[in-house]
Amino acid sequence: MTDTVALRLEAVGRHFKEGEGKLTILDGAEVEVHAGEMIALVAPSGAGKSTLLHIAGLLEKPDTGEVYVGGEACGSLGDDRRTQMRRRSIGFVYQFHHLLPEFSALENVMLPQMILGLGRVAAEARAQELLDYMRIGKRALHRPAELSGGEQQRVAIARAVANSPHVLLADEPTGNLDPTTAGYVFDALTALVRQSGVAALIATHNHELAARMDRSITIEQGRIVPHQFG
Ligand SMILES: Nc1ncnc2c1ncn2[C@@H]1O[C@H](COP(=O)(O)OP(=O)(O)OP(=O)(O)O)[C@@H](O)[C@H]1O
Repeated sequence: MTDTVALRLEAVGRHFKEGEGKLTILDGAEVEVHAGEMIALVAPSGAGKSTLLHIAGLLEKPDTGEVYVGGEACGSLGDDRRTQMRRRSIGFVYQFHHLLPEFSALENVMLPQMILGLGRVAAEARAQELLDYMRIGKRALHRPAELSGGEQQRVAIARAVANSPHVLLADEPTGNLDPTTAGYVFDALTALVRQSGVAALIATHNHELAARMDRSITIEQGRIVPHQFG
């Protein structure tokens, strides 16, 4: 971990309409994730984990507050610049892999790089390197349906970091896996975060995995507070 703050949410507020009134999900939420750091986001269902990750990932705008990615304030960015920033600087992993079924594992990891303009040969070399690192290099030419759940998720993680993002956001990345497989996938994810220096914010209900991260946070009355286990 370094002192570089890769992701910062400052005084973030998010409200939704609820009948005549409003439902406050985030209210002055503050988060800082440093390069190479892993933070667990642990909170009950409906507390606002996905909302927080969507805002951090520039998929949704907060009603108030600011999001900084790699030190850059994102609130006033136009749509094109925002999309570019998301593609270049943010990687996402979801509970379900969301790999493109008609492409091989290798192609799935190549695509985000080629969208940013990298040539096929360089994208393929990088994709193979990442799949090797995730210990799935030998399955590179298989399509997602030919891979196990743990393998699919390792490909999804490789894809998420293919463009060397500042920030990795994961929403229940092991939620669909049995405990042993979840442990293996989490080990691979941890190694990749440490090696790449990406800043990782990981929503999980798995307290065992959360306890292995650098720290755990939760959402209480719209604010971010340290999560106490037990
Ligand atoms: N677009 C929306 N419009 C209205 N309400 C919303 C919207 N998005 C989320 N909510 C509400 O905000 C609350 C937080 O939702 P969110 O999906 O962030 O929770 P979560 O902590 O990720 O839950 P889970 O663990 O079940 O996925 C929920 O009550 C949800 O119904």
